[in-house]
Amino acid sequence: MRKNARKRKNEQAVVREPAGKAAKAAKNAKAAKADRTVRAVVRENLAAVRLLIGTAIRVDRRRGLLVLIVSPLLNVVAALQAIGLQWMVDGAVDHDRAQTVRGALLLLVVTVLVHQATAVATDVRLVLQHRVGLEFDRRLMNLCSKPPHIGHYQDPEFLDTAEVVRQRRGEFGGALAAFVENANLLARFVAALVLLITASPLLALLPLTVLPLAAANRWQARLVTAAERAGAEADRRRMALFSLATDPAPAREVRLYRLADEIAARHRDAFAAASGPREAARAKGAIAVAAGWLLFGSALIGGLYVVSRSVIHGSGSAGQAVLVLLLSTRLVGATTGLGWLLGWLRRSLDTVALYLRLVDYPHSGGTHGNAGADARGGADGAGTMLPPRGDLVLEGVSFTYPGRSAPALGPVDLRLPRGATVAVVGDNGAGKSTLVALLAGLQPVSAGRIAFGGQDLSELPADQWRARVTACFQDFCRFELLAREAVGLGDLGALDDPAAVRAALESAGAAEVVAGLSAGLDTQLGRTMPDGTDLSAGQWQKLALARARMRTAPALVLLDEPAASLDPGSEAELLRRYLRGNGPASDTITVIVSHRFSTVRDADLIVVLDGGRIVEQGTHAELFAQGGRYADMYTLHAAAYSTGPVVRSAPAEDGRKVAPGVHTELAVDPGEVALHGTNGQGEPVGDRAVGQAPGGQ
Ligand SMILES: Nc1ncnc2c1ncn2[C@@H]1O[C@H](COP(=O)(O)OP(=O)(O)OP(=O)(O)O)[C@@H](O)[C@H]1O
Repeated sequence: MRKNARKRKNEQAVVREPAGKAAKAAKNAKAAKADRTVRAVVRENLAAVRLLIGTAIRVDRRRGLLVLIVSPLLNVVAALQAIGLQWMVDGAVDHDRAQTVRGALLLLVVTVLVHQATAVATDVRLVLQHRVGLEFDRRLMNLCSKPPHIGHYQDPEFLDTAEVVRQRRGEFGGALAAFVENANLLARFVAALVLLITASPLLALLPLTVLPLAAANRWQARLVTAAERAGAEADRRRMALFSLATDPAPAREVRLYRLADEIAARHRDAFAAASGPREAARAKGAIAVAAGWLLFGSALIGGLYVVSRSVIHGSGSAGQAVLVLLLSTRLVGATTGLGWLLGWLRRSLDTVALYLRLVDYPHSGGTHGNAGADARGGADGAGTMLPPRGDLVLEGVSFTYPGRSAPALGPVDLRLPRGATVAVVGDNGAGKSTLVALLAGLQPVSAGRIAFGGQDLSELPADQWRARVTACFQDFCRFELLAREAVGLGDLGALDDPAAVRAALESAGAAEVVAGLSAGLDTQLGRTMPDGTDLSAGQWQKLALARARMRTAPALVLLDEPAASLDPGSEAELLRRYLRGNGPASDTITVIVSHRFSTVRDADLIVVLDGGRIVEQGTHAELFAQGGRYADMYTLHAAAYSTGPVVRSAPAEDGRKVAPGVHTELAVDPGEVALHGTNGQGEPVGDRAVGQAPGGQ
């Protein structure tokens, strides 16, 4: 029995020993991690302070130095008031007039100086604070808009951090104020403490009791920041819902579908999801902070009691007793102030640290918001020149969005010949817009390479390629500016050249849009602007097309659903300009993404995408003859536009496949049907060619 018990005990020990070692190792790892975390936090805070101070001095050197140095100094000088008072009281008690006058003078000079100089320093600080805030605004704008690629807008991690920073955007100027005010109070605290220590060295131990308080504050800040980051997605949802309820664009559907209550409810839920954990974190941290305060407060009051007692009952003078009382009041005031201000500083430094995280984000270029000034698409392209013309070649190109496992596009091999018009077709989500973004150099390829005239685009500064590209995107921008600016932006160099703007409008078929505006090119556009004129969706799109015409000899024109908002006449005009020899310079490659087969059939090359892969490519005739994916889509499209019962009347003469039930004539040229409609029997109305505008223009 006993033997068995001993054996069991030994076995347990054997089992326990590794477990003990593992626990120790885990403990060590945890300690190391905590140490790393503490070091990381300290590093982060120091970097934030450095950035704040550096920014203040960079935006306004004189004011920066005044606020950062003179302001805390004044708080040190203010402690001399207590000495002046001590001299006065001792002089009065000892009937020493000279001592009394010296004390009174010191008190007077210090009080006037501190009062006046503090008023000036506060004004200066307010101006500086404003400038620092503007500087961070500018940097944030650069940080988001200057990186060569737009990948950061697709990464939820970047978006979450950016959301928190955007929400706290107004706090950057305040961060400087928080830093200065804390430095002021700290200076006041230290000055009072040093003078008190001369009265009682025991008080030298007081700063030690601040440490638990500081740790508690830091812990609370970490909890709150973590909760804020966790709630950032819900916050983004909340902001999007707010925009949905307040923006003019969704106003019609919000009313039609009576969405107001639903949006408000979701907004409430999103707020609760974001703020609940934040409040909980704050409350949890507050308990630790309160305990820290209790400890520090007890030490402070206990220390002051000991000092006062020894001065009053000991050998101290009446003046010394006054000094101790006055300094004690300052010390307690500074401590209470610090308690409040430290929270402000802590949050401000967190905000600056978050901003620094955005700066360090891989897509940002890491140059404090000046990213992109010399941003490169890939390797250093200094000295490399883009050939004037050439084919655009994609070799094994693929692209995967952040957070996705499967590529949205690719691998793709494709040659876009110089001067060709290339149509890209495919179902929703096939990868067409992704291809457009890659061709525009807005996204770096995940694999493979894109070369123009044999030059790998990733080896060039992104701007060099983009200066040769022009585009009308699917979600084109409605620039709420003067009409001439909204178009002229397409070539900043020609922004103030009305002749260039008019030429672009003319060549995009958008001249009549501006002709109809009250002040022509000088009309303010957009309903959110005072006296702004709003345009129809099609008119906005025409201006976007005109913008894409500002660059007169681009290497590549990208048109992603350029006719989505256009009427048939305008669409036909667009085709005439881009597909029928009236487009940009003859060496220009034009890529048109469209679901409208009337738009694509005249392209030199048609590329069919499916699930991110090229499944077919060729001319309309070739692809139609193949009877594959393109032929299917084309015939479906034609059938969709046919209003009557469509009957296949005869087999196609050239033996092409025709979908059952589709009239041969539609299969031959449904573009005409799409543009002009049918007469109810499946017959196209009128005999105009596709490129003709209504009314035979
Ligand atoms: N920002 C993004 N983040 C993650 N996935 C994305 C993002 N944008 C697009 N995708 C995905 O990539 C795929 C291709 O999208 P893309 O916009 O290129 O398609 P498309 O062919 O242009 O579609 P459509 O005809 O509807 O405009 C889709 O599956 C889409 O869900």
